[in-house]
Formats: sequence, C-alpha cells, structure tokens
Amino acid sequence: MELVEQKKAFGGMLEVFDHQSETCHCVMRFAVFTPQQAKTSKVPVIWYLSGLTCNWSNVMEKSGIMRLAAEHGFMVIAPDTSPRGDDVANDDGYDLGQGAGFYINATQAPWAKHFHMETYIAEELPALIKKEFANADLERQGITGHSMGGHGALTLHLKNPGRYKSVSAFAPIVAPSKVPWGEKAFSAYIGEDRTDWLKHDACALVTATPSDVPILIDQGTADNFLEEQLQTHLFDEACDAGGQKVEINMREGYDHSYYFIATFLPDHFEWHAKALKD
Ligand SMILES: N[C@@H](CCC(=O)N[C@@H](CS)C(=O)NCC(=O)O)C(=O)O
Repeated sequence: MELVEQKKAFGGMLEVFDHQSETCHCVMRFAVFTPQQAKTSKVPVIWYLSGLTCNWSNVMEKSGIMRLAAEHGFMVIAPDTSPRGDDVANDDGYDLGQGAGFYINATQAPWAKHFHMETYIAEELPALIKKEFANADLERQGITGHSMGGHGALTLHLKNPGRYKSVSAFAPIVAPSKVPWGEKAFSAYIGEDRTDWLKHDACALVTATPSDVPILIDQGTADNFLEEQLQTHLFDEACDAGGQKVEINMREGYDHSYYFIATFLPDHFEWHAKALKD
C-alpha cells in the first residue's frame, strides 16, 4: 500500500492510498478519513460508495463528510468506482467502464479481467483495512452511497446480511434491471440473461430477502435522473412487498448533485450513529 496524499483535516487525517488489487488485477486507489478519536480507541467505519464518473475525491471535497466523521468519531472509506488504467477496458460512455463499475463482478469480455468491484468492496478492501488500520472497528460498519453507489450500498447490504449494521443511500439506482443505466451495464458486465440481473437488483433483493436493518433513502424531486433512471417509488413498493422497514424522504426541489448530498448527509450520519455507537 502506497500513501499518495495525506492531509490533516478536522483534527483527523485524510489519506489516499494506491495498492495492487488481487481482485481487480490493477492498482486501485482509495481514501480513508481517520478521526482523531481513533488515536485512543476503535471507531466505527462508514463505507461511502460513489456514483458514475466519480472517484474518492468527490465526496471528500464536496460533501462535508470529514467534518461529520470527525464529530461522530467515524472512519470513512471512499473507494474508487471501478478499476482504471491504460490496459483496463473502457467505453466512450460515462456510464460504462472506467468510473462505472456498478459494484458487481463482471463475467463477460472484455470486462471480466478487471471489473470485480463486488468482491473488491466486500472482501479485499475490508481485509486490507483490517490489516492496516488497527482501530477500524469492523464489528461496527455502516454503508452508504450515491446513485450508482446507492445501488452498491443497498445491494451489498442485502447480499451480506449482518455485515453492515446501518445502511442508507442518496438518490440510489434501485431497479437496475429496469432502467437504461442498469440495462447497459448489466448486459455488458454479466450478459443478457436477465435472471442473473436480479441478483444485483435492490428491488428484487429486498422483496426476496429483506433485512432486519431499516434503510434510509433521500431523493431530490428535481433530480434529472429521477424519472428515467432512479424511479424511487419502485423501491418503496418492493420494500412493502418484502416487509422491509424503509424511510424514503422525497426532498422538494433538490437535484442529483453534491449540494443535495451535503444538505442531507448530517441526517444520514445521525441515522448511522444510532446503529453504530455504543
Ligand atoms: N452528467 C454527468 C453524469 C454523471 C453524474 O451526474 N455523476 C454523479 C453521480 S451519478 C456525480 O456525483 N458526479 C460528480 C460530481 O457531481 O461531483 C456527467 O456526464 O458527468
């Protein structure tokens, strides 16, 4: 693991690392904010999964997450959204390839060589964090994310019961099997068999295997992607069908941007704190 950037912030430390990923077969970059509370005790861990085109920096620079993490005493981990590099497959569209890993494991060429974001986020990176950050309390993990990363947060939580003690999402993709972003990515990464797609579809998962952990979602009503790509109401219906506890807040006039995320991130930290603090 190589330290590529280190900045003191809010009494804690933001660090950006490169490491050779065995899962993605390339160098992967991620950021960790460690609050000062971690100097003396174990601290809960919040995973933040970003949306299309993003990397670790969007959330750290734009959302105010470090101030909140410092106040609550949470470590925040911001992974990249895909493998990257000259020898990593890519696409001209912003919604496929580098910057658009969708937090699933690709099985189809040319993606299958590097695009293993599900195993990377669920297995490889937690193992690395455990080894390198002695005071990361992996018994108290929460997960959140934005848009494609909201899909990642919801699906990883539902696929790994008990792993994350708290879960929330901002403007998540909830039904990738039914919307253009998901249809494009899933057909490329895992092929045309739509029954395989349902294994990575938050609506299908929550109806079939709801979790004991209540889910928080915030969604702006002025989000350009709401009608075509996000369709939040489908998740509400799927939670009803599965008996999943969910709080969905439709936020009047807010769009898809980090201004929206920054506005409601404090509420999400309170939500995670209820589950993660002793
Ligand atoms: N119109 C955007 C679509 C991508 C987009 O809106 N990305 C969202 C996540 S789905 C984002 O957070 N962008 C980066 C930012 O606002 O900092 C583009 O073409 O780049």
